[in-house]
Amino acid sequence: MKSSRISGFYKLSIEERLKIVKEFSELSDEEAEFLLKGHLDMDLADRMIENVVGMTELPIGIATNFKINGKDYLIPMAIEEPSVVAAASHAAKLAREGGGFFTSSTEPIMISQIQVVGLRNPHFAKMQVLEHKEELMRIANEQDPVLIKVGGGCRDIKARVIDSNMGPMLVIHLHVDVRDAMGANAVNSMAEALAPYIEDITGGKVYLRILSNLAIYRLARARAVWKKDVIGEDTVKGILYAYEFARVDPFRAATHNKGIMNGIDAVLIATSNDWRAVEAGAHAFAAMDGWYTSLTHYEEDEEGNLVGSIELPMAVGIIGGATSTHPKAKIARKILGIKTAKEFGEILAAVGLAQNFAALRALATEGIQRGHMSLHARNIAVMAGAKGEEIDRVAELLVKEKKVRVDRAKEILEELRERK
Ligand SMILES: CC(C)(COP(=O)([O-])OP(=O)([O-])OC[C@H]1O[C@@H](n2cnc3c(N)ncnc32)[C@H](O)[C@@H]1OP(=O)([O-])[O-])[C@@H](O)C(=O)NCCC(=O)NCCSC(=O)C[C@@](C)(O)CC(=O)[O-]
Ligand SMILES: NC(=O)C1=CN([C@@H]2O[C@H](COP(=O)(O)OP(=O)(O)OC[C@H]3O[C@@H](n4cnc5c(N)ncnc54)[C@H](OP(=O)(O)O)[C@@H]3O)[C@@H](O)[C@H]2O)C=CC1
Repeated sequence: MKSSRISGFYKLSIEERLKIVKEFSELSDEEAEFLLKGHLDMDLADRMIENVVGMTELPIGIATNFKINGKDYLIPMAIEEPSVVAAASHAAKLAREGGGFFTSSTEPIMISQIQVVGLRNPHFAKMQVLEHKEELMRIANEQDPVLIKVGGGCRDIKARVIDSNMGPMLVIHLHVDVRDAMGANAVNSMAEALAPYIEDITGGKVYLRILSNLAIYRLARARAVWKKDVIGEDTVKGILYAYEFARVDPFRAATHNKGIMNGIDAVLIATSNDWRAVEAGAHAFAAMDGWYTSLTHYEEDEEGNLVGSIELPMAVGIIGGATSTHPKAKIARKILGIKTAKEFGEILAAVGLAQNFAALRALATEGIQRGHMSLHARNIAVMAGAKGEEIDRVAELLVKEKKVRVDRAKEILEELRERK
């Protein structure tokens, strides 16, 4: 079996790393070459969004060491922030001693909302809608024969009456199994198609017909054990304090959850998924109990090991949107070796948990600056004007002096150049 536990991956050259990834994920010569040197075709880009005038770039790094449900994964991450890829790899390495990550998820059910207003008797109208449930589901399913063919479709219809400053509203929820798509287009089409029928049934006026990003029926979960003997008793205690801080204080929870999304977003961007949709779902879910709190949980088991878990909405696709059009997204998916959106969502949950663990470990022990700033030092060196080999040399000296600042980087650069 292939192992993603690759010690010192970061010390290799780009070409050496790519060779390992190519072999691990069975990329073709063309795919490997495209990953290294290719870019999105301008004509394709011009059709992806509007008013295109150019392209932006992000580096794609590979997080190593991930074992999820007994299988090894290499994780492609596209991100501008240093230390995220290193941190994920670090957490995954430490989790392997506890067996790696174990995951599960719900079926891929998305919610689409239909807002009905102008109802004199909204509760009565709700009953009328629910009486027509079978017929409405049939009409919804007629909108997307392909989705039905692959096993998806509208599974249920619910209705709620909510009060508002504009009067009571009847809000109808379509629960749609979107299989391997993120599902926005499918569920929005269904909601739009049902709107006139709902107006007929209720006598009300439909305004919005759109999915909810609070995808509470499409959850991904992950758990892992970090052994006390591997991370140390003090670290276990420190992380428990860090977790409790995030659990009870929204100011801390926002940063804690940002750390989780560092990892999840990076994988979403590498695979051209809608990261705003997942972000919105994650943060809304974090506030589901009436206050904003941590998306992860940490506890201590009977042996004193740290056990961590995460559960969050995961509206992601391996088909549809830009996931199927962006050539690098396709390669990123091949690197992951995923076959379903469900498996993909579970990997994302594991990455989120790993990312959070890594940050908490650093925060609760040595502080974030050593690991993060030592990697960020390379950016500071570039900001100071360093080029080529100068970048690593300047960064190394900044870290050694513990002065990761642009002014000092400029001085060091001048000294180095004078010495030449
Ligand atoms: C940065 C590390 C990993 C160094 O940590 P270290 O202890 O110096 O690492 P190590 O030398 O013991 O290496 C351990 C493993 O880490 C990986 N690793 C180690 N170095 C590298 C590298 N250069 N490039 C790639 N991978 C690296 C690699 O997998 C390595 O295994 P090995 O290959 O040696 O068998 C550690 O300090 C760390 O995890 N820090 C946390 C960094 C972090 O969380 N960054 C996120 C950005 S900060 C932020 O935005 C979020 C935050 C913090 O605010 C969230 C919150 O508040 O909760
Ligand atoms: N609030 C939000 O988050 C919103 C997001 N969006 C955007 O919507 C896009 C995603 O929409 P999405 O509906 O996922 O994409 P697509 O409509 O591009 O693709 C989904 C479609 O692919 C077809 N399909 C083929 N095989 C499968 C399979 N195995 N599983 C599921 N579907 C399959 C289905 O039918 P068929 O071929 O008949 O289409 C399905 O409807 C993203 O770009 C997102 O940014 C849009 C609006 C709002």
